[in-house]
Amino acid sequence: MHKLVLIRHGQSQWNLDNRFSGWADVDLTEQGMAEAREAGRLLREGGYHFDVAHTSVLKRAVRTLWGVQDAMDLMWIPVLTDWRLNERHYGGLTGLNKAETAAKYGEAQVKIWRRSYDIPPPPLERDKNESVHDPRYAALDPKDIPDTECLKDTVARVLPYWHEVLAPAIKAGQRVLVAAHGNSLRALVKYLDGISDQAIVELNIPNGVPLVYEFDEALQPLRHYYLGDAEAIAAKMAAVANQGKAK
Ligand SMILES: O=C(O)[C@@H](CO)OP(=O)(O)O
Repeated sequence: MHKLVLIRHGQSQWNLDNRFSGWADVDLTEQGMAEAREAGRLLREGGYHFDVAHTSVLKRAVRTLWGVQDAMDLMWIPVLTDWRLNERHYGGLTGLNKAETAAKYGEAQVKIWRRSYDIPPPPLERDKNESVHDPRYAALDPKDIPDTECLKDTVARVLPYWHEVLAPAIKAGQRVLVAAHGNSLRALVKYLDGISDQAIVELNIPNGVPLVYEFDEALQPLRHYYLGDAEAIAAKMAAVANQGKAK
């Protein structure tokens, strides 16, 4: 049996401020760092070990990984960073307050922008898209740098990373940890669990909680579960869903 552990970053400053983040490189709050260390503690106590870790090029995921590695005394393992694990690009909504956006456009519209499979938020104007000039994306053809993404677009970049990098490593027996984002993980989970385009709308991934996948030898998922207190995790998931309420 193979295992994979996924973790969404801990609370970021813009999670706390309830702002759309996407590719904005927002850092963790103190709470976010504590969540990362607590996740590492749970993994260590659960007897987990990793041979390699993968994360995005955004510091809230990288720093979450560092917190987990530190708590597990695994700072020495190889870490690969890749933009394909980035959060979904939030287009013209980036930086806006989610509750204010819901008050302005309606909660139903905000839910479509946040959770629908194939309807992207309005695009960021090209000349305002700082990622185009950001050295961390220099290897990318500028036309491949998105101005917005729906979940379907995110799936289209996360799945090649799964098929080309993660799945072969897991099949080869490596114990893999992935620290990423709410929507890049929704993209991967949608594929792994065969979740329909309709059902994925209701899936919310909590901050800073390890999500364990168990696979058979052919890498078919057998089961998955979060580590930690089930009630606290359910409350965290509900809090994510409620971020889109007008209040
Ligand atoms: O703002 C974002 O980039 C994401 C994750 O924090 O938010 P949402 O849950 O609204 O997709």
